Amino acid sequence: MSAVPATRSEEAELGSEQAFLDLLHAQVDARTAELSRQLAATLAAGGGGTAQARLERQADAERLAGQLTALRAAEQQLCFGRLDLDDGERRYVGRIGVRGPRPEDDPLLIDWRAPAARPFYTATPAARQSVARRRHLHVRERTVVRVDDELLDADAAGAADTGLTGEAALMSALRAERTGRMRDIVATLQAEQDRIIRAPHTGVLVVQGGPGTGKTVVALHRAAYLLYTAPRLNDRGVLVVGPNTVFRGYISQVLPGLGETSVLHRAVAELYPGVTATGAESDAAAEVKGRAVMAQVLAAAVRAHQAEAAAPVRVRLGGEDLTLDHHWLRETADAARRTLLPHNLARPVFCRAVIGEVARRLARVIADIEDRFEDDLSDRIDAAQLDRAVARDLAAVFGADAPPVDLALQGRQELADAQEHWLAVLPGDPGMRRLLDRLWPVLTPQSLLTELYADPAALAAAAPSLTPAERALLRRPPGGPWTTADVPLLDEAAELLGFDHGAALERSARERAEEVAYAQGVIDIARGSRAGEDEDGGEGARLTAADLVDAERLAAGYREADLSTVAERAAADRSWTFGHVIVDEAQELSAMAWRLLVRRCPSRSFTVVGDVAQTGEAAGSVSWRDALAPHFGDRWRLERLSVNYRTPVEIVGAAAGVLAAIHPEIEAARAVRASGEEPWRERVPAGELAARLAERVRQEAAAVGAGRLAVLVPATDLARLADVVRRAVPDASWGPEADLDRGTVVLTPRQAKGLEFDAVLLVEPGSVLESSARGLGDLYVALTRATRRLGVVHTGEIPAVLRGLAEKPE
Ligand SMILES: Nc1ncnc2c1ncn2[C@@H]1O[C@H](COP(=O)(O)OP(=O)(O)OP(=O)(O)O)[C@@H](O)[C@H]1O
Repeated sequence: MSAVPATRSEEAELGSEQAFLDLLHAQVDARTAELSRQLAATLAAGGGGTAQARLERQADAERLAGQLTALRAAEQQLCFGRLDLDDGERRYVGRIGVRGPRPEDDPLLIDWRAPAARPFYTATPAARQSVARRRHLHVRERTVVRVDDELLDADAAGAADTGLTGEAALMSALRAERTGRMRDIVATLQAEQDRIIRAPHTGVLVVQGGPGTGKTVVALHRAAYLLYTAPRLNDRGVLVVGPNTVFRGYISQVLPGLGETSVLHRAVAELYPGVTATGAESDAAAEVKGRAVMAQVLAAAVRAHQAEAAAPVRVRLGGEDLTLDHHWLRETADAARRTLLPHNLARPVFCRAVIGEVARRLARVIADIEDRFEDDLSDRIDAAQLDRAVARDLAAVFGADAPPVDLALQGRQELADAQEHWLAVLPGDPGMRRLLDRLWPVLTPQSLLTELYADPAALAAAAPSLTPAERALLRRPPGGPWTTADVPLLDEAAELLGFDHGAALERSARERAEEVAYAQGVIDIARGSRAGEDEDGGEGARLTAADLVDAERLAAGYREADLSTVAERAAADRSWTFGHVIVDEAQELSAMAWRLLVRRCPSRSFTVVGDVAQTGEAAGSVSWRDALAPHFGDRWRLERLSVNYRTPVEIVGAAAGVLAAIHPEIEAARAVRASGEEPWRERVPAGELAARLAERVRQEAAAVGAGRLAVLVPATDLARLADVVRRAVPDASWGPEADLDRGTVVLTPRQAKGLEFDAVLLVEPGSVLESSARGLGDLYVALTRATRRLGVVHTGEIPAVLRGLAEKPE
């Protein structure tokens, strides 16, 4: 491939591309105005008409709001590429498809996901796919500022092939300063990435790749591609799971930027609606909680609440002392379990059986009393004489049809009536309720886990396969915050227990609050749409949702036309099942977390991305086969990414020793560029660490300018070192909710997982290494976060794996 001098003057090229871009924006603006008018009219129609009409309006409003969102998202970099084909055809590629002014016109702009756009990413001099020229348009706001051309001609075929598509545009994207937020890469996707993005959505696709190979960004573009090509996925949505909330914030703008709203981003800690896990715990405890055996432990813990009486149960009901046989209770519990219903839903089955038994017993008691009474009477009255008297009376009334005198039958009827009476009364009887709550209590996932963690005897009974030391790791007094490793256990428990009323109530409260907020959002969309309309705008341009209806009226319309996105609906609903799930940093997931995710997508349509060399969590895995086999068998496909776009060769070299120590057989991804800046290490006396670190932080912060600096420190020293950094750079942010918009952040290597910065200062690598069994993985993550500069500050001996790092020059 060769960079070409423009055939016409560059100015003329820019001029003609500008004219085309203006035409595109005019089309998009007109469409936006039209859609907002339609949306306003639909919502203004309110909730009247038949149920069918309301449903149709709801579907219309949802569709229009979605289209408006996509149009607004395409505002930046609407068009970024052009293909000139051998036959003279010219194809423009952009973020969305744009039609010509008349229906019969060819499309003006092709959506990057359409098959016709594919050669833009995959044509090479060796396999041109009829492409003569590929052009990248660099656009700022609505202005074309530069074009980069590649000719895929015979000369180019002979030149050294870098294997990169649109190299100039790619390098300029990679050199750009980091902003603290991941950006989309539609303009510079590479062929190996494109292949993964366009892979069919069914089944499990695993993408293994070293740091910076674009796994995350590719997975997100794949979500956008799947939603475009399989629109029915929009109904169920796509779940994107990442390792922590900082990471979620880091990637959260990519898909909305691509116009996709049917995507829910969640950290593992947030996957159980209604709970945000903020608690910390040891790696060892998290590892035990993540083991697959915990599913059996929880099942046993639930079972322990199902009439597991070891002795007969005595109870006073209906004024009587009753004894319920424990064998009978167990059999009754077995029968309730045989329904295969979860605990809370099987409870009524059990309760009905117990109430029935108690009612029978109480009725029997009455019958017994009556029997005794009759026996008593019979001592004093002649029964035969009584029968004859009754028969005479009956014959006087019924004549020949008189029923026989049958006192036994009369007794059975009384028994049935008494039983009926008790069946009606007992369910409301406080004593009965107490008994049932004792024998088969209603449980919430939270109550089950809290009790299990707090009660050593219950834990020992439920988890006989764990050692006493492992069980001790799970011990916790009630009341503390939930941890990330608790989340899959809460979810498993919810599955065993059945419908979770708490979450449902919370959901409806949240939804009510969101209605007004959403309606306001619709108005904002409509208002925003006016920004691009022509100055002299006609009737259509002036008529928007905001003009027609106010927020409250829209809220009423919204209540009718549920416009919440699929993602919002899915977020509050544990039982929601997604059309596709993307798991990032998947090597960190425990077996229990995998179980949770499979429940969220029973069709097992997954994209799993990660790097088994970066595993930090003790519960994580170092082999895809081991991690996936229990959930997917061997029904998964592996793809690899081999080019490192983030870290320059210098930093790849610095991390090579660590990678070799983790996985000698894994080859480091090939870096596409050099930064010209050598990574360094500096040993400082322990007493001078604070002063020297502050000095280095100031220097690096100055070196990155408007870019981003991360100071990565051992978890054990986070607070103290964050303090040191904040003395040097007062607005530096730190902690689990660190604000990536700030120029400097202080994080642990685990918190930095998946993120990237212009420069990284790693402090005390020895402690990072020692503080966990997976310390090498943490160290590797820390070393591979920087796009330009890396420095290591340490007080003790440098770990052997880092000896190759050069000493900082004076
Ligand atoms: N084709 C591309 N064009 C432009 N930038 C790219 C391209 N591919 C990857 N990048 C950039 O490279 C960086 C690394 O990508 P990403 O974070 O997805 O890598 P990763 O493989 O997930 O890394 P890690 O395993 O370290 O989390 C990002 O800034 C991303 O935008």
